[in-house]
Amino acid sequence: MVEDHSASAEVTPVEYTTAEYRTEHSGDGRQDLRPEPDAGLRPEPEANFRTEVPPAPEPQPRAETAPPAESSPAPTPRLDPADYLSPSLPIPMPEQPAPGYRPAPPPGPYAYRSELERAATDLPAGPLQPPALQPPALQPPAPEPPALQPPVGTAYFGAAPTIGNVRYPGENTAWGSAPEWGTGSGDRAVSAANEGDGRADNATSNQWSPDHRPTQQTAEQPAETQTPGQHTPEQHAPIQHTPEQHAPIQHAPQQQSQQSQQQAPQQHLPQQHVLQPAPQPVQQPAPQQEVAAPVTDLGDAWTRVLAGLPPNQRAWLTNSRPVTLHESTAIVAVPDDFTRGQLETRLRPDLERILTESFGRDIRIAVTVDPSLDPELREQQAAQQAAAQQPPQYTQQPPPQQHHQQHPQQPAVREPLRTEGAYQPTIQSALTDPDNGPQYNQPRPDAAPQHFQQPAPQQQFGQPMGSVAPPPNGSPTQSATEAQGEARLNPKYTFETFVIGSSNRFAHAAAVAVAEAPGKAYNPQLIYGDSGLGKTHLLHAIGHYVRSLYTGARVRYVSSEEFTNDFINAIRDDKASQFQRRYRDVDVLLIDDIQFLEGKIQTQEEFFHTFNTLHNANKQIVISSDRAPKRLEALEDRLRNRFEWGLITDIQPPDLETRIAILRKKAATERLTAPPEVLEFIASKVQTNIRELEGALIRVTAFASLNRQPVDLSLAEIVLKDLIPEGSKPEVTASMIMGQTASYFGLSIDDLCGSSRSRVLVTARQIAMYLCRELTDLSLPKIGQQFGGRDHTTVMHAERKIRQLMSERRSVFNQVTELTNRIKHQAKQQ
Ligand SMILES: Nc1ncnc2c1ncn2[C@@H]1O[C@H](COP(=O)(O)OP(=O)(O)OP(=O)(O)O)[C@@H](O)[C@H]1O
Repeated sequence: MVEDHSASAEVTPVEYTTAEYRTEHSGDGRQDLRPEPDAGLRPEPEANFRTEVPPAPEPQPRAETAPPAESSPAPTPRLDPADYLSPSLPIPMPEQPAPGYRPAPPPGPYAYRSELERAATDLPAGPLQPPALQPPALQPPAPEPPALQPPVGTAYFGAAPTIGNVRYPGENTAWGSAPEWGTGSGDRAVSAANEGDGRADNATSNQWSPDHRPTQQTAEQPAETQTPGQHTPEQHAPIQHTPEQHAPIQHAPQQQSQQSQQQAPQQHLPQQHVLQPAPQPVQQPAPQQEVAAPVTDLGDAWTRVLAGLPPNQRAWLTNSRPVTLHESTAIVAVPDDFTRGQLETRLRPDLERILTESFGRDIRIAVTVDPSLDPELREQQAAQQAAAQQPPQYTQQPPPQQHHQQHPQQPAVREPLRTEGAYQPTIQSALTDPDNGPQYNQPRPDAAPQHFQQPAPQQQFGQPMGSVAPPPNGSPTQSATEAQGEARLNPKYTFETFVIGSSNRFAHAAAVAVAEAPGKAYNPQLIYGDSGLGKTHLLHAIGHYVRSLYTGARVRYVSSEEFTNDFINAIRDDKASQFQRRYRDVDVLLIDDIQFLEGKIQTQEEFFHTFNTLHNANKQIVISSDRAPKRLEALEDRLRNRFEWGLITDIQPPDLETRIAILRKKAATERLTAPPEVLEFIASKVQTNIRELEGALIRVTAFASLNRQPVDLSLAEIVLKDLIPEGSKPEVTASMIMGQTASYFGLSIDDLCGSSRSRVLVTARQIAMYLCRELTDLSLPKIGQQFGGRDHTTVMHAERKIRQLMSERRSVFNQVTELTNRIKHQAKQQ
């Protein structure tokens, strides 16, 4: 029940219970994506709202350059550009795969998938093992793209062209073969993008290379300046979106754009904002030097590097080490993010110059973080190993901190230190961290100076758990973090932390494509699926990725509830123009849970105009919903029609392998120690909601931490014994949770909803909010509303706080466990 207290006259609330939601979702959502038989009867978009149809990119000669693989059921018919522009015409798709379908491995020597994807799709039944490192497979690029495979997720296209290349422009750029729509190869290419990381040594690593960079051109690097021997995109992929093809985004010289950004007055209409790819660091001209004989070994070359650098620069390399040379990329490991930043910015020109001279050919560096190179950490680990040989003395040791630990004690999965969200590694230490999934270019301090025209955000996401201390003031990392706050993006939700499986493969690939060509590839993009399956995660990831690729890109994430509240407040305070600026002066608008607009006529009207303004200006809109647009019955037809202009993708519940992979990722990110059999057990118990899946892992590890016990299967069984098998899951409501919590603490519901901040009350309120988050499908704003109209950030804080307290204080853990049992028991009775 959505309560719009402040303007009930403006907004008609809509009843939408979880029970209804579940009933509606009992069918196969995919069938909704088939073309409507009466598609031709749909009203055409009004001319005054879409006066100018964005030019469709030239249809790519798919059939000529990408002959369908033998397994393809039939060649994809070619469409006229005019076809793409028809708002209701679905693009023909290969036949839907049978349930359980998995894409075939790509042909040729390339293994596009990352370790993590393999974990997600090819996991053996036995205990999980880290993948063995293989020697590099140095093979020439495959002349043909991977075979076309249909997606598991479903989609149809309106005005959108084909999915283009998933490319990785900028420094450390990588790109792979184009994801033919439905092949899920977006993430193959993503994997390829990672191949410049430590896994270049791995047999799967052969795609990432600076040689593959020319797909993305910057002002400093025009197309004509390709060096001989570089693989052009044409050699690899038949379907491409070159920057030139995407007319709306202009690659203007950076200086000019920055000037115009500074001088442009604030307008109600979107400004002609020019997105620029993040610039490459300017190469210093090589000083004249005596040319030594070329070397063949990276170690020898590294010696020359050390000798050739001035002492102040050499100091940065004290604890670094050359890892491997893969084609023309030298991978260097450093102990921490800060050093990596130095290497990638200040030192890069000199390093690459000396390496290039040493090898007698162009060499680029890719930097990976290996915390084990940190001498302090090494000492610490040595001390721990010595201590580990002593019998455990649980009663005398402080409880291990499962969260917030910079250097975990005997971590189950090693995780490089990183400043989450602000500046993720471009190349991760996959050699030492095989659990990492696809890597993405993240904001680079040198490459993406942040320019913001948005007013300061009213609310920001809190810092994630496990953040490392920020570097000194004014550092690039810090400014990136601030910038991130402006965009209101959760730093944890990146493509890097998103696990790809058959259930979300297509949605992920489309999201990557949209982020790489905002406003061009698919506009709008709509992602739908049940609660807790990763829609919000993908929206944030798009935002992060756009910001890392395009200098000064204005990205705004908003939930539909916040949009509604903002709108109501704007009317109340007579600040309509400010409201419009906030949502129309952006390059990418990410709007979550659009179903909350159902029944809210005036807000829908406002969103309709926001949508049109952005769409007409070729600004990207990404929408998430819990249902296919067709099933958003209480949404105006004209809005639903517009959602169908672009690309619609769905996310299905993850299969067992994906759930295990998600748990592994989560354990690594949060530095939680859990053996594979425990992860498998949890994954088998929680099947449909990833939020619950993560909650179960946290509960098990917190319990072990409090009892100073190792995390093992028997412990997991005890902790999760109350998890009810799927299918018979009773409905838990917020009022049930609030009632039980109030009576447990001897309080009233009014107390929970009131403003008193006495200690007991605050804890009880936070526990109730935490349980609402864990046991119901309610969104953050919705939970906030239940507790006296509190803000969603209050709920976020409560959730984080209780998770932390559960691992630190037995009393809190017991309270939460006891309450959970009571609530579930009550739910079973009803
Ligand atoms: N594929 C995935 N890989 C890793 N984590 C995931 C994945 N999918 C979901 N998650 C995690 O599950 C949690 C819930 O995801 P998210 O909030 O994006 O779901 P949602 O579909 O938006 O749910 P709701 O509709 O209730 O808002 C988040 O912590 C998210 O990071």
